[in-house]
Amino acid sequence: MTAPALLVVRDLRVLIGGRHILHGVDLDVAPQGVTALLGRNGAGKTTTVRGVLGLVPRAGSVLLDGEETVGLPTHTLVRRGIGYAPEDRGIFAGLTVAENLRLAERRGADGPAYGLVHELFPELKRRSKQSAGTLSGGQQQMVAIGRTLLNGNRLIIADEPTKGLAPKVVTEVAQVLERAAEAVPVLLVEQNLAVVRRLAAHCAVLADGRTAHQGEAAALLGDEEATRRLLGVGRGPLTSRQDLTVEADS
Ligand SMILES: Nc1ncnc2c1ncn2[C@@H]1O[C@H](COP(=O)(O)OP(=O)(O)OP(=O)(O)O)[C@@H](O)[C@H]1O
Repeated sequence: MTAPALLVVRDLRVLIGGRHILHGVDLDVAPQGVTALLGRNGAGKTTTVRGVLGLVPRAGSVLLDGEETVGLPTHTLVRRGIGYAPEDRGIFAGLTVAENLRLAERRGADGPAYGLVHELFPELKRRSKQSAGTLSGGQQQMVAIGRTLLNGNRLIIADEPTKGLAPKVVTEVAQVLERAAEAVPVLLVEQNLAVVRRLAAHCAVLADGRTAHQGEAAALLGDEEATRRLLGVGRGPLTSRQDLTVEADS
């Protein structure tokens, strides 16, 4: 990474219920584009995100644009410009698309950026009166990501946005993230390596609550031995099929 990182995490430690979940996570999020946070199930990715957001007790250092944020409450971090699209999307199924977006509005100098959200996702404008519960998984992710773009955030954190989606929808969501990352840098927790390959320039890999690797995403994914060692996957049939799905319309 040549430009200074937007978010610099050093020696992040999290202790929950007397159990050490994170033992020392280091992570640099690039000031542009997508940085991927990778690791096997239970490696500590979601806890890292929750630690960055102050949703769990944490120690260590988390610099946002050079300013220390450990010790600040979550609402202050949110006001400082971190947008969060959680793993379960956090959509209100009984509300319309427009109402879901309106609930995310924060008072700010420039007002909510509906122009940007509708330019990136015209579908959200077309479907503004549709009940969010009737949207496809991909469209719900548009709402979740759209909400993070409303308030002039400096960083978006998306936690496993493609999890559980059909391959065609994974492609849709990858496109959504690609468009969002043109406007705001994204920290992407992701298990689908085809999505990582398509979107991420940089990555960090966690193992057992620690950073096991940081570097260029393409270099890691191009190294079969390192990919297998760090992520437990190789060039098996599943990965190949996902590659085809995601890259077919790129
Ligand atoms: N609130 C909690 N209380 C106790 N243990 C927890 C808690 N949250 C997470 N853990 C444990 O910490 C470890 C890391 O969990 P985490 O959800 O951060 O991993 P992850 O890399 O996001 O995994 P996945 O890919 O399965 O979502 C797991 O062993 C998990 O069971």
